[in-house]
Amino acid sequence: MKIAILGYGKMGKIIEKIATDRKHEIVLKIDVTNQDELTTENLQKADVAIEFSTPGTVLDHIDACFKAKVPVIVGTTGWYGHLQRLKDECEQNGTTMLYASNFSVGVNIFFHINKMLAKLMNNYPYYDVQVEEIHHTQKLDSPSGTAITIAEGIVDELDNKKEWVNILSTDGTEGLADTIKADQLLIESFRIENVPGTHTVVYDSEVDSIEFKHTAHNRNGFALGAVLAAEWVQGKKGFYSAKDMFNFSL
Ligand SMILES: NC(=O)C1=CN([C@@H]2O[C@H](COP(=O)(O)OP(=O)(O)OC[C@H]3O[C@@H](n4cnc5c(N)ncnc54)[C@H](OP(=O)(O)O)[C@@H]3O)[C@@H](O)[C@H]2O)C=CC1
Ligand SMILES: O=C(O)C1=N[C@H](C(=O)O)C[C@H](O)C1
Repeated sequence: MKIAILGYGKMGKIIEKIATDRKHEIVLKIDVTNQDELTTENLQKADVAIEFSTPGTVLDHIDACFKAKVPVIVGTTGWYGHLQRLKDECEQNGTTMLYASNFSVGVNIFFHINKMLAKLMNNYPYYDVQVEEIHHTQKLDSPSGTAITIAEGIVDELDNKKEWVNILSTDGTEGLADTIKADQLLIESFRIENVPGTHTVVYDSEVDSIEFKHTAHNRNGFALGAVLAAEWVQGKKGFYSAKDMFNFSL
């Protein structure tokens, strides 16, 4: 498979290594220094594009792929409110996109069990629930896309939570958690040097706590999942998510 890499940072570089190990060829790499090379002609040299850049650039990259009719795998987070337009465009124009807030197998298993657990916890309303996420200090968005997917899973399943709210914990936010209403789900974000991504769901009661946690040890799982998505999407038309690709069942 011939692959275009859009965004050649921490993720783009690992994706290049994993893709070439799997015998794919990188035919285009776009970063801030060579935006002028993001042409329809260059994109059409690829069977698929993999996009991990920034919230400010991702939409231009997706639109360029749609224009070139090249399937695009999108991992960039922090750009919400545009998904419906992109889904509609895929349906109307026969273009192809797969978006996931997190491509790792482990986190997608976590997403699945998180919803099952939230549904179960309706029977135990004396537990309150909170989501915590920790990432490296270069991360531009908060909460993480993964934390949002986890929180949406809980809000979908747990009757007493109606929406999520976020606090980015830095000095001076002490006590802010006390302003959260009972039907709001708190996502607390922490930024600590060199953390690839840790997500925890905590159900807390007066007598005990239940903690459900995923810890990424490095970025390889995210990158492998994105390359697997690029392989999976070949020959498909329309809008997909990681859920379609993993299709977990018991
Ligand atoms: N879905 C998932 O599984 C995962 C998603 N992510 C998300 O992926 C995104 C990228 O993460 P990461 O690789 O760690 O971030 P990096 O900051 O390391 O990489 C982003 C890259 O995008 C480049 N860039 C900036 N502006 C442009 C532009 N105009 N055109 C092309 N490239 C540009 C940056 O260039 P420069 O360095 O020169 O500024 C940089 O190389 C983030 O949104 C992150 O949240 C991350 C991991 C997993
Ligand atoms: O920025 C990151 O690094 C990550 N971003 C994604 C997110 O926002 O959830 C996925 C992963 O946690 C790493």
